[in-house]
Amino acid sequence: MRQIGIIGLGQVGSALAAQLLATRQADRLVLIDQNDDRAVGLQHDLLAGFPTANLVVQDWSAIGNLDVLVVALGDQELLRESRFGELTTTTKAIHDLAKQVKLVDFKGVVVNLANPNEAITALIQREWLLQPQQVIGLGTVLDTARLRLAIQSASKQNINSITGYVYGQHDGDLVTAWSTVRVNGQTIDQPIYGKKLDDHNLTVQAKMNGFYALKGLGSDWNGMVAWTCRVIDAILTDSNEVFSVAVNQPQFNGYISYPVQLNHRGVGNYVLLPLYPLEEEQIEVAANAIQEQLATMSDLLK
Ligand SMILES: NC(=O)c1ccc[n+]([C@@H]2O[C@H](COP(=O)([O-])OP(=O)(O)OC[C@H]3O[C@@H](n4cnc5c(N)ncnc54)[C@H](O)[C@@H]3O)[C@@H](O)[C@H]2O)c1
Repeated sequence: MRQIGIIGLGQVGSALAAQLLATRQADRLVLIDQNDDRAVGLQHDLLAGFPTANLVVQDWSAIGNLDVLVVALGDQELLRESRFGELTTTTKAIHDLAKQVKLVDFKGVVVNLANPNEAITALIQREWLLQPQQVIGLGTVLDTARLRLAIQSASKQNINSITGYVYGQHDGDLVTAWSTVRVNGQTIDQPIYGKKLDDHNLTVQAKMNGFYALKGLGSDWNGMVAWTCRVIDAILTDSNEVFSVAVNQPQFNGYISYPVQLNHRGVGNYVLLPLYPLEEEQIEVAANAIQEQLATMSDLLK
């Protein structure tokens, strides 16, 4: 039985719950929010649409059996005020939830969506006393998708022929690793069917793809939910598909967005692509920024 839990049933968590039921990815959903009315409200809303859904609501003891636990708590009002506006409240929430998690022997995989993504993912692993392999964040998955979209738009090639990853820090020090980008197997410093792509323009376009979603909708939850479902699918099916997620990467002394294979245990093999020296340096800068956020979080908990 595929069992998925979601903590935080706001815009992201509730949309994810509905999507998991619509795509029949979950046999049982465990739904938890700090707000009882919200959890019960979502339960009734989902059951009206999916009458046979197996839902468990506000029951922490049920998380011990989960295959995947998604952390989607936060406060989108604070996020709108500033990029890392949720840092203080989410840090305290993760710390406080540790006692619930420690009561159960959680063997599944945590997929963290809360921001600041890499630092909160690191905090979850540390505070909930879980193995690094079983704690990942969505990291730069969406940023990578936006980059590929920009390349598709400029090159007019099929999106499936475009590979490559954004590393670093979601919503912060993004590192577009051009050394990893291929279009039909070809590096982009070569013309693609006679057309030379401009990497600077592509970086700007990839950012604009995110900007328009935030400007028009105030959040980019649809894209996020779709990619979260793909990440969950890779875990449940043990597929070893590669995603640029927030993972503990010892080479950079902690959590950073980096491409890895995902399987039923969480993180599989790291995809150690040869990067340009400048890209390595940029990832180092991002890793330091994440470490600083984590240090700020640790100070808040003293
Ligand atoms: N990575 C991305 O691309 C991306 C995109 C959008 C949102 N997000 C993040 O996802 C998270 C959720 O966003 P949202 O738009 O759904 O926010 P939201 O404000 O709509 O909902 C947050 C929910 O979390 C609940 N919550 C807060 N603290 C809790 C706790 N301690 N225990 C249980 N529930 C708790 C709240 O009651 C609320 O229902 C935020 O951290 C946001 O930054 C990430």
